Amino acid sequence: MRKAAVVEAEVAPLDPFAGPAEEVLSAVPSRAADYLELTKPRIAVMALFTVGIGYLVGAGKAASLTDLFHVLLGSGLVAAGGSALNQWLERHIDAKMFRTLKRPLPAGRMSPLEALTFGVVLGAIGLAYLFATLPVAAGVAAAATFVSYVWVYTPLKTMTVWNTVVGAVPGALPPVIGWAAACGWEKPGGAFALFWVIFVWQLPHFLAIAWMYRDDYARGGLRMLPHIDPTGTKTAFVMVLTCVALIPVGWVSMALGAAGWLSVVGCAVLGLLFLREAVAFARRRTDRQARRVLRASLLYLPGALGLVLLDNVIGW
Ligand code: HEM
Ligand SMILES: CC(C)=CCC/C(C)=C/CC/C(C)=C/COP(=O)(O)OP(=O)(O)O
Repeated sequence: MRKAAVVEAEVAPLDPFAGPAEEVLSAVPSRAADYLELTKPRIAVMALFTVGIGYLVGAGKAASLTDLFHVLLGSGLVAAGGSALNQWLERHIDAKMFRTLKRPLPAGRMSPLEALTFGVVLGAIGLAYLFATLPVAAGVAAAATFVSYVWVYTPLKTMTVWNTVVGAVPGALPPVIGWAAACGWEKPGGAFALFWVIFVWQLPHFLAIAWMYRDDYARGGLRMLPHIDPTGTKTAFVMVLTCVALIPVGWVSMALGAAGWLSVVGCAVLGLLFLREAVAFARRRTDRQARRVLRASLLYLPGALGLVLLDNVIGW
C-alpha cells in the first residue's frame, strides 16, 4: 500500500497550477478527453494568446475581429495537429517516462493510426484555412512552425542537448503568425521583437522543467541539459543568463516600434522577479525551487505580453 502511494506520487505530473481545470478535464467523456489531451491544450492556449498579441500589436487600430478569429482558429488547428503528431512520433518514449505514460498513445487508449490521422487532418485543415483567409505570410509562418516543431525539434530530442534551443524557434513563431496575419511581409521589426521575447523566455521556462524531470528524461533517452550537468551549475547559469536577457525586452520592443514606456518599466520589473527565482535556483538547485522558476515563467509571459498590448492600446 505504502509502495503504491510512492509510485503514484512519482507518476503524478508536477502541475504548477493544478486546480479546477483538472476537474473540468476529468469530467469530459474519456474519448473526447483523449483527443483533447493529444492537442496539449494548456500549451496551445498560451501559444494562441501569443498569436493574438502578435495580430493585435501588428494590426494596431486596423485590427478586425474577423481576422483575429481566422488567425486564432487556423493556428489553433495547426498547433493541435502538431501536438498530436509530436505524441505520435514519441509514443514509445512517452511510454518510458512517468510524466507521459498516461497519455492516450502509451496508455493504449488510442491507436497510433488514429493519432496520426488526427494530427495530419487538423494540421492540413489549419494550414489550408490560414492560406485561404489571410495574407500568405501567415500561412508560411504557420507551416514553418509546424514543420520545425514536428519534424526538426521532435527528432532532435534524443540526439542533442541543443534540441531546446531548436524547439524555442517553433515556440517563438506563433506571435509572428499573428503579426503576419496583420501585416503580411511588411514591418518585420515588431514581429522580431515578439519572437525574441518568447525565444529567450523559453530557455528558463524549459530548463526548470528539464531539472524537475531530469530522471524521467534520462529514462526516456531524451538529451536535456541536466543530463550532462548532474550538479545543475550549467543549467542554473543558462537560466540566470536568459532571465537577465529578459530584463531589457520592453526597451528592445520599444526600439523596434512594438511597445512603449509602460513595457520598458513593466517588463524590467517582471524580468527582475523572474530573475530572483532563477538566482534562488542557482543557490539551491532543488526540484521545489525549479518549480517556482516554472511558475514564475508562466506568470512572466502573459504579464510581459499583456503590457506590450496595453502600451499599444494606449497609443491607438
Ligand atoms: C523549448 C520550448 C518548450 C518546451 C520544451 C516546453 C516544454 C514544456 C513541458 C514539458 C511542460 C509540462 C510541464 C509539466 O508537465 O509539469 C510545459 C508546460 C507549459 N508550457 Fe512549455 N515548453 C516550451 C515552450 C512553450 C511555449 C512556447 C509556450 C506557450 C507560449 C509554453 C507554454 C506552457 C504552459 C502554459 C505550460 C503549463 C501547462 C502544462 O503544464 O501543461 N511552453 N512546457
Ligand atoms: C501554430 C502554432 C500556434 C504552433 C504552436 C507551436 C508551439 C507552442 C510549440 C511549443 C514548443 C514546444 C517545444 C513545446 C513542448 O515541448 P515537447 O513537445 O517536447 O513537450 P512534451 O515533453 O510534453 O512532449
